[in-house]
Amino acid sequence: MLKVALTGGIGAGKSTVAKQLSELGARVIDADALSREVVAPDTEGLAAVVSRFGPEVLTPEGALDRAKLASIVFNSPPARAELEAIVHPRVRARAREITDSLPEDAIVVQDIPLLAETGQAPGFHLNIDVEAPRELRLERLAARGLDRADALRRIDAQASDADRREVCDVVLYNDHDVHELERRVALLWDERIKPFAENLRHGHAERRPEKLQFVESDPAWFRRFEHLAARLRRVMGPSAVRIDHVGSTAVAGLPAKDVVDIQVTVVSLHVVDAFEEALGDAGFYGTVTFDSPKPEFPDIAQWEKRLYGYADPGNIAHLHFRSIDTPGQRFALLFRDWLRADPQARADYAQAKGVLAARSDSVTDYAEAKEPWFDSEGWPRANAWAAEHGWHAPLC
Ligand SMILES: CC(C)(COP(=O)(O)OP(=O)(O)OC[C@H]1O[C@@H](n2cnc3c(N)ncnc32)[C@H](O)[C@@H]1O)[C@@H](O)C(=O)NCCC(=O)NCCS
Ligand SMILES: Nc1ncnc2c1ncn2[C@@H]1O[C@H](COP(=O)(O)OP(=O)(O)OP(=O)(O)O)[C@@H](O)[C@H]1O
Repeated sequence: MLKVALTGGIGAGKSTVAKQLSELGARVIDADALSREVVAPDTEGLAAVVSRFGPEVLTPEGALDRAKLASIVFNSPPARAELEAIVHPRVRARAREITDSLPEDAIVVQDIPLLAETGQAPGFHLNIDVEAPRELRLERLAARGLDRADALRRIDAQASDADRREVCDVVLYNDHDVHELERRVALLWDERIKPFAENLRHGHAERRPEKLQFVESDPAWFRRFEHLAARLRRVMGPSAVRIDHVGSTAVAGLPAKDVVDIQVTVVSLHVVDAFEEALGDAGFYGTVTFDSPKPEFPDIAQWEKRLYGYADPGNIAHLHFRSIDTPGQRFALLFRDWLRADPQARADYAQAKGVLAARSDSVTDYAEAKEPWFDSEGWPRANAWAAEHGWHAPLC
């Protein structure tokens, strides 16, 4: 089951996107609707609200006077926090009940206005942020009958666009007309959401971009790493002793294959096997270890590791599970830190990759392109750097 979260500031267009996704086949769960359901008349949620805020927040008919309660909570952060403490756990419980009742092959989209504020992003396979300029949002809210002062209070009570972007994998800009939004939603559905759901259904992880090519350094790689690390931490907890961004995408300014490399240090590879099912539920699958030779270490036996990928076609990642303090585990960190610290190493590496990208995209060519990394005795030059900087390199 693919679990997608949809968020965005008030008036950005979440409900409009959710409706389009529903028409494309997604099963939508609307947190706003659930937040009304759990405080409906005669619910224990409403009783809890009345117990905290008093009967003056009820209408004569005994329902919640939402406008009255809004005037209290959007003028007092502590009061809002107390209301959220009543409503949010009940909304999440209902969302879990509904999700659990859906077929395993469903694509579930949860419309969660406060995704960033409530730290729920790592619990979803894909997080989408719907964004629109503040003034456009205010115009839309005004057209919907919300007065500007109230809309501004709510906007100020929410996370910023930057906060939402930080936790989301995709940003859907909704700053054109509805037809353009529909086009963008359909593209996202066809290009990413559906293939992602297919991969999950078949237990498949994307191994590499179609064409092996080196692209300019991209800041999105660091955010992609953070998102995957947060999902891994949620699955493995302290069993993932450390989770590091390694490889070329971890070195700012370096061209790299559009594949985020993550090293997950474990006490033993048996730990990985114990988490195999939970990792699969989160979209991480063991993939065959590349059939290509390990060009970096022609004379050194392949160090044991488990290689996993992630099922999201828009976030291709290689997860290298290695046991703590083994040569492979230490070298991945040393190589990254050497490239980060040594401008000449970066220049050599970029030049070699440029040559490779120009010449071919076969992995075997990679071996020659990595020549500059070996000293006369055939040892990776990172060792000399490590010795010079007091790094205990694993290969000495
Ligand atoms: C205060 C209440 C009664 C006002 O009801 P009203 O019908 O006016 O607004 P509604 O619930 O439809 O929310 C409309 C929009 O307001 C914004 N909003 C609602 N609650 C909050 C909040 N706690 N913090 C920031 N923004 C909020 C969201 O963008 C939401 O989409 C209601 O918003 C509420 O119960 N809020 C607390 C529960 C909550 O956090 N809900 C958000 C989804 S779980
Ligand atoms: N691209 C668009 N062009 C014109 N109107 C739009 C567009 N997108 C959304 N709207 C309108 O703007 C208003 C707000 O959109 P919507 O309800 O989807 O936002 P929302 O993020 O769900 O808001 P809330 O946080 O209040 O639930 C709605 O009336 C919607 O029809």
